[in-house]
Amino acid sequence: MATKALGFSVTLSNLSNHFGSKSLQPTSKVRVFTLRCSAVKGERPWKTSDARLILEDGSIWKAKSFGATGTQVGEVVFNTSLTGYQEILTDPSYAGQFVLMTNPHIGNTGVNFDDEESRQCFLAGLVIRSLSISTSNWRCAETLGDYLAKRNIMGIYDVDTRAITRRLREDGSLIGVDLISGVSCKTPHEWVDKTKQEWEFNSKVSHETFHVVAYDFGIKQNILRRLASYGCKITVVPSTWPASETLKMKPDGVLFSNGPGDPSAVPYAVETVRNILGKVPVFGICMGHQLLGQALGGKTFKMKFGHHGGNHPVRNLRTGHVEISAQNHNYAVDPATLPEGVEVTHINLNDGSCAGLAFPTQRIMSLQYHPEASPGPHDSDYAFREFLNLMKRERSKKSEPQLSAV
Ligand SMILES: NC(=O)CC[C@H](N)C(=O)O
Repeated sequence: MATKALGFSVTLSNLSNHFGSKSLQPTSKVRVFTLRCSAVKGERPWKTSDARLILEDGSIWKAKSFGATGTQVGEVVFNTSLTGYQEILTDPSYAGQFVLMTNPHIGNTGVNFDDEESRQCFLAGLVIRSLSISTSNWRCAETLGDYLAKRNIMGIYDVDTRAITRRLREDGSLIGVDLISGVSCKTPHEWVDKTKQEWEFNSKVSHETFHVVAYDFGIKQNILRRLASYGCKITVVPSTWPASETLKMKPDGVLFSNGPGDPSAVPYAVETVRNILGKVPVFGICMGHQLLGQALGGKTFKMKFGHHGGNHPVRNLRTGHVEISAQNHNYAVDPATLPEGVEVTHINLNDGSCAGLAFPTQRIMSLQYHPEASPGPHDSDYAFREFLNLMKRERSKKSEPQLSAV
């Protein structure tokens, strides 16, 4: 389907490339953006990289184009990370969104083939202030522009990103469709850790191996790397994998991953989580945390402009310590709607929102943010150790001699 807006052709066909046959329908709530690069033959050179970003409020922002060319529609979110643009580009939780980087200078380290967080770029596009005119890094394999062009992802630069960020802070939007099924893997598989030893900062700390089933709602590779580094053997399963099949595998624990979109748009995933809760130790990260919240009977809501960046302060209410965390979410769990016994373990210090939950009697823990970082600080890495301890306690409970009735 196509519609006309402000003289540019706004097409949704590019989005359906990402999400199979499901195309996103523009509604009054959807923020519409188009990126257009005129790559028309014979046009004057200084015109060939012209692009425009058009916001739902009617404002038009001048830009230049890099990466792929064309027209695209989606929601803009701003990300305050200073580094890690490649990991951000390959984070499946950005499916359907334009990421606007508030850090002005992007592209200076190019891209390499070790820092990918998933098999492809699922985001709608990249919006930046200044594109580095040169790349300089010993790991650089390609420029950012070439990388995006090959993956058919549009980028625009020379955009007044500060002004747009201010505007986005006053408003918000999002699309209520299932974005998970388009990014999840299609079949269960064993995770094979290809991380080079030089990047490991906590090598194989456990002498025991724990089997974790990881639900792939759009899982970031670094979640798997961090679990593996704590001694886990991991089976990754698709978002639609039945809870009964997971339980048949007799895992030591189940991880519910991050993922794109609105948790309320994926009731089948909430149902799966509900059928696993209380049966084995579980750990939810971001979307996984939101699905856990709903499965426990709680409600999630859309935040005004979400949290996206590598510098969000979070307080661990159990220890009193403050962590600087990596975040990427637009939705949050409303803790007031959760049943008795569920404990809020972490809060975001920027706005007091719920950043972590635990339900000790049910062996449940979850974080709204990203302990695996990538990009971001490693302050919250201890969460993986806590998950490991949950699984250890469960294993030792099982191996305790049962009192005989004799
Ligand atoms: N990173 C994530 O898992 C994001 C979760 C969810 N899609 C949100 O925007 O809140």
